[in-house]
Amino acid sequence: MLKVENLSKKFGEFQVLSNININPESSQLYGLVGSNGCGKTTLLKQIMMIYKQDEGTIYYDDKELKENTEFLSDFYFVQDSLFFPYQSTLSKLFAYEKLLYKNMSTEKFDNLVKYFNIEINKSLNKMSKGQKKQAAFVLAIAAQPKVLLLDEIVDGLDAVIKRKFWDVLIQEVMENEMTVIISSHDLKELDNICDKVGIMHEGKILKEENLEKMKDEIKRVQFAVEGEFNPDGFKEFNIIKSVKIGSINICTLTGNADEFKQQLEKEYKVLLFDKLSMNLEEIFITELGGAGYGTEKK
Ligand SMILES: Nc1ncnc2c1ncn2[C@@H]1O[C@H](COP(=O)(O)OP(=O)(O)OP(=O)(O)O)[C@@H](O)[C@H]1O
Repeated sequence: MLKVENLSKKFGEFQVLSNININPESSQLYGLVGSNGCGKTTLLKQIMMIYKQDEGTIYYDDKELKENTEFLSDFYFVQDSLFFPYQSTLSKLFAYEKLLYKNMSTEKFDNLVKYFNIEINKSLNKMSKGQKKQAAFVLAIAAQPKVLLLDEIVDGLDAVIKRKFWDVLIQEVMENEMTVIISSHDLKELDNICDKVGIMHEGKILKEENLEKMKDEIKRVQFAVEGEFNPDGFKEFNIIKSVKIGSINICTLTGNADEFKQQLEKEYKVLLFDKLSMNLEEIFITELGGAGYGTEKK
């Protein structure tokens, strides 16, 4: 199991990562989401030990990765920016990576090449962005790593390929007990797929939680009451945001929504009350709004 504890990193004087703690689990998909430039790629590169670590510890199977770098042979990283050697093709790259990764499977590679319909003898540098991503993904899955880090891999894939991609990934995670961290801005895609999510902003993890639990914790209620609703009397329910659209009040809160309704009924004549479910994108916007992101006035 992979565990990142109190990880910090500076580029010169710039503090890019501050006290990062994440706990991705095996047989699970971990979504790493965050604002632009918050440090997602740097964190993934740090896990791969591409950068020198400043502070903190990365554990794999309870052992410090820095002291046991042989574990990295079970890790596979697909970078956001893909650069391939001059005139390389998928078939040449596969032959090369077969020497590097002890579990690289020819059978899996052949099946995936057929499934994604990739030309294995075409120059990778002449492929489109989406085709390059598919080629990189095929190699990653064929390598059968224990830890798979995917940096913005679905960005640039069309809807049909995305569906194929998720089908393959989910099956591999379940069958091979892989730990997968996937960073993406495509929150709608991650919403249906991830077990756990880490939300990052300005080099920090704002929240890390099982996605279903995250959805249970932040709720949105909409209601109409006779008279003007005053949130001041409802502080115990920790209202993060309260807006009124026409006669409907919409509150985002972390307190208990059923108890909120009971309290509301004590103080007002309630004309309408609904609990709304939050999706990952709404949770993300709420969390980042709480951190002051996107709230600047024009
Ligand atoms: N090698 C480097 N030297 C100095 N600063 C860097 C370096 N790499 C990244 N940065 C800076 O670190 C910050 C985090 O960058 P990073 O690429 O990790 O963010 P990200 O979350 O992946 O961003 P995005 O979602 O926009 O792709 C940015 O401010 C970036 O400019």
